[in-house]
Amino acid sequence: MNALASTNRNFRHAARLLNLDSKFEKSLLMPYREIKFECTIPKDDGSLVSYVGFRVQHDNSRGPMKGGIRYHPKVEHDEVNALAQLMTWKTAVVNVPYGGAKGGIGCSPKDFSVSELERLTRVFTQKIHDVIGVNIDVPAPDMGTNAQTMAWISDEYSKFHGYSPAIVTGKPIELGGSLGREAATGRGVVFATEALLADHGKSIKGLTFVIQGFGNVGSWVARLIHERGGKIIAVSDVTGAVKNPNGLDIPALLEHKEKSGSLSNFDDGDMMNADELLIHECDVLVPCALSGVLTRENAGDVKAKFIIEAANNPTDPEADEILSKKGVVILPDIYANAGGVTVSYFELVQNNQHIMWDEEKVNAELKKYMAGAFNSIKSMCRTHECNLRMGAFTLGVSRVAQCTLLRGWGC
Ligand SMILES: NC(=O)C1=CN([C@@H]2O[C@H](COP(=O)(O)OP(=O)(O)OC[C@H]3O[C@@H](n4cnc5c(N)ncnc54)[C@H](OP(=O)(O)O)[C@@H]3O)[C@@H](O)[C@H]2O)C=CC1
Ligand SMILES: O=C(O)CCC(=O)C(=O)O
Repeated sequence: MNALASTNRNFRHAARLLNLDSKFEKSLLMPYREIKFECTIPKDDGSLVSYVGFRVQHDNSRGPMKGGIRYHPKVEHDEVNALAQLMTWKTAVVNVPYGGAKGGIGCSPKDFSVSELERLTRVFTQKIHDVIGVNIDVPAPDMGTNAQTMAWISDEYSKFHGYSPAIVTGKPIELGGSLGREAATGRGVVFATEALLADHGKSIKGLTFVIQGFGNVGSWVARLIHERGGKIIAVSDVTGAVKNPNGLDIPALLEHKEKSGSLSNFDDGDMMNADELLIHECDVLVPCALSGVLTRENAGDVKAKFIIEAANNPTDPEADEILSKKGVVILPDIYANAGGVTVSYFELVQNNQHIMWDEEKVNAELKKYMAGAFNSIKSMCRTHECNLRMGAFTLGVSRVAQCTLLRGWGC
């Protein structure tokens, strides 16, 4: 299902549970502002290439808008709109004082040299610099971007507006980034998993895990689950999947990926069909890559008992229904992967105060936010007699609705 249709459907279900007025519902759904623009750069050989860029600012009733920048061939209007909307509910679920936005460029970053990526990022920033700002909209990394991308955005933005490190989060530590931000999404996923498993009388140690995606989020999830005694029996990236029924040696796999750029030819595992990874026998499945990977076609064959949505929007609503009927427990994205934006908020707190927290403090605060949000979601589940996804959506939507009503309509 189209990403926006899927996100809208979840929102509307939550709005019904909350008895929201239909006109109010429509206004909450509509983005605050969307921009679409062309980004043209000369390649290193002098030839010109053009791509489409987007920034969608969904809602700012709870604070400045916040959300990542994605460089990926599948970046298009509906996908970015869906991701921006998810950011609005996500920041509200973890109760950080920000709204929701998302942006990106429909391109394949692996096709560029470093200097081409820098030029593209600078052109992108030139197109959005007058609609972002520390009190308006603060970008961060997402798929295909990283701390270096944030450094270029900050530098380009500073040419127009003066030195402004807090215009982005997830930036390098040397430029005001926060310790722990790089690992934060993965660490938050693991804190969320621990909270869910504890609620079911279980713990990570001894359970089997399958992870789709081995980039920033997937690799940190793998490392931290491995450290806690979880057995990771299969992992994939864009080049394929590797399995070992006795548990993959994650530190060795991280080193192999770092050196070779892929999971292929790893000595201590067998390659497997990447499509079969999602239906591989395991206790816990953790999608950490693209949206819409669990569909009505494969949901019936999923064997996992728990799905932790580290990726944004990995489960189509039809798949959600099939999986729920099978008794699979799904921890929704707007909670499970909220550790990244939570530590982005900590980064801004540190930037505002011109201080730097140590990593222990960052991680301890993150754990508190993730635990608090889990309890609030469970309480919404009890009130509305709903599953965890609707518990998270009703929590996020009700907090945004309350702030919107308190602020009034400005007319
Ligand atoms: N970074 C963050 O702070 C946050 C990220 N997220 C979400 O987490 C997900 C991953 O983001 P992030 O880790 O930052 O992105 P990265 O770009 O760092 O990593 C993406 C990973 O997905 C892999 N991948 C891409 N396509 C496929 C595919 N078809 N099958 C299997 N693997 C694939 C890539 O493979 P390869 O390594 O070969 O390129 C890579 O390992 C996204 O949904 C993102 O929105 C959510 C919250 C915050
Ligand atoms: O850290 C942030 O501001 C946003 C991270 C993000 O894009 C996400 O949570 O999907």
